Amino acid sequence: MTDPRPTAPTVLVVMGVSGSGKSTVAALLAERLGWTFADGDDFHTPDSIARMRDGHPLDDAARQPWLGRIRAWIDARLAAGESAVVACSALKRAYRRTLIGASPRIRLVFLEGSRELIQDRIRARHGHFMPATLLDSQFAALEPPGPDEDPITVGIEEGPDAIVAAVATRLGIPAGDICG
Ligand SMILES: Nc1ncnc2c1ncn2[C@@H]1O[C@H](COP(=O)(O)OP(=O)(O)OP(=O)(O)O)[C@@H](O)[C@H]1O
Ligand SMILES: O=C(O)[C@H](O)[C@@H](O)[C@H](O)[C@H](O)CO
Repeated sequence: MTDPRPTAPTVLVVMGVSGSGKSTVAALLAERLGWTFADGDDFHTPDSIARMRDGHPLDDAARQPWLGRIRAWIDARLAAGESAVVACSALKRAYRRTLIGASPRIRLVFLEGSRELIQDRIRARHGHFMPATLLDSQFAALEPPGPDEDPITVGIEEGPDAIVAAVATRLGIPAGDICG
């Protein structure tokens, strides 16, 4: 029987607004699949982190070099023949062009949830630089991926395990093949 699991190196970009669960889900996906993980938050400059901590959203000019650094990381993984998962808000279509371009090896996972649910989760989260007050700006900037971007869209109402299982199924990876 043919194994439907991706055979060539694949990179998943886990996108969504702040608090949608990107870091949590991307890290768990990487662990379960045995793929390399990176958090887009770690590619920000100290200035950008300070700006968000102070309650100011980043603009396109501040985000563009950040997206370029993440894309360089993705390209290095693929060049090394590694599969990987990266958490990155990737809110606008133009940002996703920088991150993904036309590469068939890079796939989007979109974590979709209501403002109310995400606000509750951010308020319950501690020790993170991103304030809940920036959530409105995140939703205002969000351009949900269109069908042409072939996203794997998953609702975030259930826990991380269920989300990871749903993504694996969409990738054609049998449940028994992900270590739980
Ligand atoms: N599916 C889930 N069910 C319940 N709680 C979750 C789920 N996913 C994430 N959380 C919790 O919600 C909070 C936000 O998750 P997380 O930090 O992963 O989001 P994020 O999208 O990476 O945020 P940011 O972009 O601000 O870094 C965390 O406290 C996390 O433990
Ligand atoms: O695109 C942006 O507005 C920001 O960079 C944020 O989304 C952060 O990266 C992060 O997701 C918040 O913790």
